[in-house]
Amino acid sequence: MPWVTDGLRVGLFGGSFNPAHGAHRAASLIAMRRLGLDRVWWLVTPGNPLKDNRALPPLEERIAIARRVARHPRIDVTGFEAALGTRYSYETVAWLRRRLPTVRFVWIMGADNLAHFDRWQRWRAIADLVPLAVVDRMGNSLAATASPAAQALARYRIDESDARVLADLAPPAWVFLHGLKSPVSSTGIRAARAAPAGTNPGGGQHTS
Ligand SMILES: Nc1ncnc2c1ncn2[C@@H]1O[C@H](COP(=O)(O)OP(=O)(O)OP(=O)(O)O)[C@@H](O)[C@H]1O
Ligand SMILES: O=C(O)c1ccc[n+]([C@@H]2O[C@H](COP(=O)([O-])O)[C@@H](O)[C@H]2O)c1
Repeated sequence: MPWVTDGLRVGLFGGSFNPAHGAHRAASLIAMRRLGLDRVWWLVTPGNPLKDNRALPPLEERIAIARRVARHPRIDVTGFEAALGTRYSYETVAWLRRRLPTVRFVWIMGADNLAHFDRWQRWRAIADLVPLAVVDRMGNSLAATASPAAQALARYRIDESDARVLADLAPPAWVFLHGLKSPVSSTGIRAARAAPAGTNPGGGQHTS
């Protein structure tokens, strides 16, 4: 586990990172800046429970690429969920809260994940354990804010202008952060790699 200190504000950014890309980095930096986080931990999952992981590259390979993409002194890339023996975010967050009770954790996710958050194991319990920051994503804003989870948690949403206090709030609390809207995806990158030379199915790298 990365190095931590009492009172630190840490963003938890779970993902398949298959592969990591510039929008992961851009979303992390937006959350870091707007929420006043000290660090962001990329939690490279052993396998998203809702995805078909048969073609997922080995954890160590995804971590190595993620470290090259993250290249930031305040982003830590870790695969510790595998060591913990879980792929469920509730268990990860509950374990971290027990183990590091003085750290102020925030769970960061892209808007596509909020759209399906109600399918995660114990999603309401996750929202009860840790504040959530949702980073806007091209094509996902409406599906996210109209989703069952967003509706169920609507009264706990705070204004974006108050994002800086999110890490200090007792959960449930969440914020929707506008301003990225990147179209970059791992799916697009994998498709671009698989496409015959001369064709362009999308993907690519986020440049900011
Ligand atoms: N372009 C983006 N804008 C905002 N958030 C993003 C973006 N791409 C990924 N994320 C978020 O990063 C986290 C990890 O995502 P993941 O590793 O699955 O990347 P992905 O590009 O969504 O992959 P895939 O296309 O394979 O589903 C998720 O919370 C996801 O919502
Ligand atoms: O806990 C769950 O039920 C759950 C269901 C779907 C996704 N997640 C987590 O959400 C994060 C984003 O996953 P992904 O594949 O969209 O990058 C990653 O940490 C997953 O383990 C977790």
